[in-house]
Amino acid sequence: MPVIRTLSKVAQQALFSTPGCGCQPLTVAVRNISFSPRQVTSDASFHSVSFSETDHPKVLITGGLGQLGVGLAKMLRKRFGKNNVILSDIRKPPSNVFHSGPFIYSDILDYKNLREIVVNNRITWLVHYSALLSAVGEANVSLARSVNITGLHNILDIAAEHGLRLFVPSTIGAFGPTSPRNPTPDLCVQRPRTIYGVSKVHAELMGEYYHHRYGLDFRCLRYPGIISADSMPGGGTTDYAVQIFHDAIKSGKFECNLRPDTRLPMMYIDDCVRATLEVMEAPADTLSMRTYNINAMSFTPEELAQELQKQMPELEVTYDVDHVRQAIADTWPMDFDDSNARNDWGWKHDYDLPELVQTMLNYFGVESLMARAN
Ligand SMILES: NC(=O)C1=CN([C@@H]2O[C@H](COP(=O)(O)OP(=O)(O)OC[C@H]3O[C@@H](n4cnc5c(N)ncnc54)[C@H](O)[C@@H]3O)[C@@H](O)[C@H]2O)C=CC1
Ligand SMILES: CC(=O)[C@H](N)C(=O)O
Repeated sequence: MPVIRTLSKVAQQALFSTPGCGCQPLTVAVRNISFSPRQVTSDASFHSVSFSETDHPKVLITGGLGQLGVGLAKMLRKRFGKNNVILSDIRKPPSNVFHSGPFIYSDILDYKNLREIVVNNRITWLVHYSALLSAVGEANVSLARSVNITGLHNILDIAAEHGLRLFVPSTIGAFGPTSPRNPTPDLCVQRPRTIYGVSKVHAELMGEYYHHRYGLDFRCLRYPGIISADSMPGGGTTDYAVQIFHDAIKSGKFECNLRPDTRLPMMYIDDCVRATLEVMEAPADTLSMRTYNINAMSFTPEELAQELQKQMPELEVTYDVDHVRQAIADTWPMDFDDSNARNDWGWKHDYDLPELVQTMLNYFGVESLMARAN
């Protein structure tokens, strides 16, 4: 009975304590009595591998073959060493990715497989990128629900049980028509209308709950639409801002699936992966929140096209609106207030619209010169 009484006292503290109230952190008490968020078999070993045990974190990236994972792995490997960053996905990696560092098959819906990977590789940081994005999510709600929500539950439990530092990205898509849109602050009404947005609000809330309840070191950034040159987007509403570069270079023509005046927050991938590393490395006492907006710029398709046309005056842009994507974009933030990230842990973007366009064109210029030379 004393154990049960202790447990219920701990639970009461968890429910009623507020940050800064001076109560003893709940996590210590919970870990001391080996209380786990998931019922596991009695032979499972509960041990917390803390970051301080090793010189570098040992990082696992889930969903690593999407638009963002390979870029993040490249930066983390530069910093922590090639073998300390493992990419994982359910797809077959292209040979350049396979040969650039450790790759492992991992389906986030397979809890035991995830646990095995974390234990066998002594993982200390988990970056959870697997997801179905906004447009593909609407086309397959039940798969999106399973990957984005059930998969996240597996990730949270594994991270809590093994004392991992966990990064889960959220998105501008976590806001909806009743949120303030211009600008959108960190804390406001969040009633998204997509399964993607609903699953990301769920991820934010569950991560923060596990942080307060079990001491999980959960960190989350709400990314804007991300623009990259060497990786393709996976089926989102902001994909047009990547596609325009490919089509402009290939054919000099682009047909946009959003209205010309659709304003959305955007960011170049280098800023996105740097922000991710910075928030993961930020001392815990600098984080007044666990979920932050980050931003770099906001533009419309028309403004992006005009910036491109300064260098490619012959580029022709036409519009054929996709009503699903347009309806989604019309409920998303137009501008994103990231002042808390800037104040708390020093977030600062490097790329604005002109620099983004120049960098993308430089990349494709080099690519097409190389293609012509081969
Ligand atoms: N790319 C963007 O503009 C933004 C991305 N984000 C978030 O960043 C994260 C990464 O985004 P992207 O790389 O763009 O996504 P993506 O759609 O390009 O890649 C997602 C990856 O998840 C993998 N995946 C799907 N089901 C899986 C499963 N059962 N187990 C393991 N992996 C599975 C897919 O194979 C794919 O490689 C996502 O969580 C996304 O919500 C947030 C805001 C903006
Ligand atoms: C902004 C995002 O989360 C993503 N690019 C999407 O458009 O779904």
